[in-house]
Amino acid sequence: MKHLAHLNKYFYKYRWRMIPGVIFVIVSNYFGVLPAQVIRIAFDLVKENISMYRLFDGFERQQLVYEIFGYSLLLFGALVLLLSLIRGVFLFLMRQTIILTSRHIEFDLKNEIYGHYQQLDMAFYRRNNTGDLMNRVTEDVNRVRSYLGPAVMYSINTVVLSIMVIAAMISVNPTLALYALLPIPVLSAILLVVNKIINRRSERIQEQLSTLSSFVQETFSGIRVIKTYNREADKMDRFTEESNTYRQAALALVKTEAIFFPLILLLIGLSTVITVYVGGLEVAKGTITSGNIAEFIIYVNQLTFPAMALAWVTSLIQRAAASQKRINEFLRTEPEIQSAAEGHIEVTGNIQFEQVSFTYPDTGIQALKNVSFEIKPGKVLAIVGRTGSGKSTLANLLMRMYDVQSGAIRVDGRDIRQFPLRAYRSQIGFVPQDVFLFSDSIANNIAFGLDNATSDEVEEAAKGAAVYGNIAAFEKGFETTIGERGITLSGGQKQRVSIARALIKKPQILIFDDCLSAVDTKTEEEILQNLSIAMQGKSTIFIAHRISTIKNADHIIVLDQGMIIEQGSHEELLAMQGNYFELNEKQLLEEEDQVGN
Ligand SMILES: Nc1ncnc2c1ncn2[C@@H]1O[C@H](COP(=O)(O)OP(=O)(O)OP(=O)(O)O)[C@@H](O)[C@H]1O
Repeated sequence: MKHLAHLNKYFYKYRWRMIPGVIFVIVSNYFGVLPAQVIRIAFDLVKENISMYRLFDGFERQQLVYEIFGYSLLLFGALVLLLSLIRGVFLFLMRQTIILTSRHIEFDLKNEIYGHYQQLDMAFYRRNNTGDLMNRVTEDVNRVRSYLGPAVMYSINTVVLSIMVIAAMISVNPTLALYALLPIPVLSAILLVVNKIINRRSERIQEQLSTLSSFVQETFSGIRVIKTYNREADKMDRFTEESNTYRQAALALVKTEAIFFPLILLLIGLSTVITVYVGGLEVAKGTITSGNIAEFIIYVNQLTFPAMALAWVTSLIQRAAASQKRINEFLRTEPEIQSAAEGHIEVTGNIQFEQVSFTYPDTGIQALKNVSFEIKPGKVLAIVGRTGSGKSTLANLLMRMYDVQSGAIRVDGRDIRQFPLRAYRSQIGFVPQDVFLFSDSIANNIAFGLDNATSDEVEEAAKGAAVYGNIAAFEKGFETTIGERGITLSGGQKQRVSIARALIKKPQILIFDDCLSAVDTKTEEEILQNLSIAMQGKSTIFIAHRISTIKNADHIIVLDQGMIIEQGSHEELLAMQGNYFELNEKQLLEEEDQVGN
């Protein structure tokens, strides 16, 4: 329950909706209890009038008695109807306030979680999978909403109705009240147990459903690989197996639910029988009227609802508490990457790595060891090295996706941890190794980093990335939709759109992480030529595998197992006849091979 305390701030925020809601619950219950008393009066009236009617047997007056009797019955009928109508109006208002509030809180909570997610750093996203993140913002919030709306509403309803009904019963006849109420605690206890079983089985279904949907999602994301390797039949078998588990879980739930209602009816029936029997004895003793029995039967039936609601609400609250616990877990996760106070900055682009070491927190892999270098404003630094040598890590650290564990990274002489994070990142154009484009138009993908971009700016960036010609050739040009609902760009085109996205920001620092791997050497040349214009006056880091990409850089560093093993200009490195030289020789041979073929 303590986990749900997080929601109290929302109850407070919406208190002027909640308080009337509670009043409506009380009033609606009051009008729910009244009809039973009207029926008792009517019942007693019927009894009296029948005796009176018989008394006037053979007299003219009998007709008059009959008319008055019929008229009063009609009046009572109308009164019951009116009371129910008033109750209905208050029930409507109750839902309008409490359930509506729960929807408002659901909206706020979703926004709170989503907003917080966006603050969290990359390490968090590596630790938690997307399915889990999504579940907490959808499924878990949904369960919490059931607590905010129905559970709160029915809890108040249950308490108010029970008190009113039991008080009314005791005021009429405590003995009869005691007997009539006897089966109710038994009913509640049984319902609690059955409900627990139902919950366990529902949870099982939910779990299986999420396994099933993850399976389907992964299958269709990897459909190309599945088709290539002819694994359709195997996947079908796996799907059938998972589906079958789901079916078994669903059947188990249906079986339990099947005994739920008959059980309630049985116990209510039992209560009614006791009421009639004990009530009959009391009538014989003269302590109550037969109208009271009718009144009691209505009360007993009215108590069915609180008995059921008790079990239901208990499980709703338990589930909501479990869900809120999961939500709180993320909400209380503080981003490790903290921003200095917000503000605007502009950098010239002097970048210094000072004895930087970094170990990935989750895997314990040391990706960088004592790396030091400097890039003067407007210069180009290239980084080469084998896969896994730490090149991307270097870019990640400069982007503050992670913070260094020892050493420091300085830009314009200031430790980058002292900059406002957003302002600092806005100074960098980063083209990641794995391109990600949104299912949107090409123009919007390029303009992604800017709040407002003109079509001229978009086109200029596309030209800078040497992808303008490709885009212009599409029927809808820059308005062409890409991604799931649109066309698929080639690997090289995607990389260039991604470059254009970085260029449009006109940042002072540019980082290209192996972003020309999917283009041929001729296109590469063209891109590099275009880029050299965009790169003028900006500090640039080029991460690449191909020496042809980086040979013109002002300074080149060669990384191996997280350490700088060689550095210098292209010519200097060749003269060293070390790793760089070997790599160059190998690549030249490969190129010759390709030409020869
Ligand atoms: N997010 C991460 N969590 C844990 N370990 C990581 C993470 N990213 C990279 N590593 C590990 O850190 C080391 C350096 O990886 P990095 O991506 O920097 O290499 P790289 O030189 O860019 O390689 P490539 O040229 O293949 O992209 C590798 O051993 C890698 O397995």
